[in-house]
Amino acid sequence: MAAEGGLRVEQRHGKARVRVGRVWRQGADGSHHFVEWNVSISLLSHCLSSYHRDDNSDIVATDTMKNTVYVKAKECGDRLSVEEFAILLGNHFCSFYPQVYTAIVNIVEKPWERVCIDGKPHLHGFKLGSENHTVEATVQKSGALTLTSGVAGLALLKTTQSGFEKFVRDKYTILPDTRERMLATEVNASWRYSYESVASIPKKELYFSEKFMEVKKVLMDTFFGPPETGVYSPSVQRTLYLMGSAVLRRFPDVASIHLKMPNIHFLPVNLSTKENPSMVKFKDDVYLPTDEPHGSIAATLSRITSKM
Ligand SMILES: O=c1[nH]c(=O)c2[nH]c(=O)[nH]c2[nH]1
Repeated sequence: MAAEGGLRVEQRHGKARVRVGRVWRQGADGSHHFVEWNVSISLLSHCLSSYHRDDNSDIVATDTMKNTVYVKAKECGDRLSVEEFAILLGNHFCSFYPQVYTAIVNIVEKPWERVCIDGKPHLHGFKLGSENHTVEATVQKSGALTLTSGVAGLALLKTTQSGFEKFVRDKYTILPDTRERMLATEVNASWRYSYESVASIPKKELYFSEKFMEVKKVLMDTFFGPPETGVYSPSVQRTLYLMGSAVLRRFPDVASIHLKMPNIHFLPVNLSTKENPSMVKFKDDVYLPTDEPHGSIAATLSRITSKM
């Protein structure tokens, strides 16, 4: 931030949506590994002269940032998590350029999954799954780090064990109480890790890739409950809270979690005519799926730490 001519300037620049695919052909059994990343970089740097004057001498070109993504992907000879790649890039920009003091790196990893053919994992065949793995790494020149991972577009649905009752009822309310409805949502979750410096992140290979799978499992296990019985959801709010608190309970290195869970409605279908007053009479069987409008429910959960 700086003031010149009475104007405060807060600025950043970067390259958005740099798409890169990386294959590692190193499996002892001949297996290949593949990731596809969509990288966005934003640099906070001392380059105010480019705003104040026609002087670009301090600008790291966004085209250079794009090239760096490909060079660094090439240099990563061993598989690494999307989190590690984001931190590696952030670290590079902060340490390579004197004028860069903060690098914010966002990456979306596409869910390419190894296929199984005749029950056997294919050595080099992949199919696209549904939910993305996201990361935001903010790296400071000092080595300070903020690391947030997430899952985007995790669509979940259960056909029972959901209700909504005893809410505010006034002259505008028509929604009946129910203990039997469909529950569908598209979870967008992001969780912040407690690691506060680049040096303090776990050295274990693919640590964050494993964590991503585990967090996703805890979210889904809590949403659905046991396979035979399920678990009753009295509201999206309650289910969201239980999902978030299960993650915080299970993973000590997750400091907070943000969950966005739209309530995607499946409306009961009732059709009637004068001649046929119960052409389709709803008996928890025929629904109208709709995504507009939908309920929007979101919360951030973190531990209350007592300061004694
Ligand atoms: O789980 C729900 N939470 C709400 O806040 C809400 N509002 C609504 O109309 N239906 C529901 N369902």
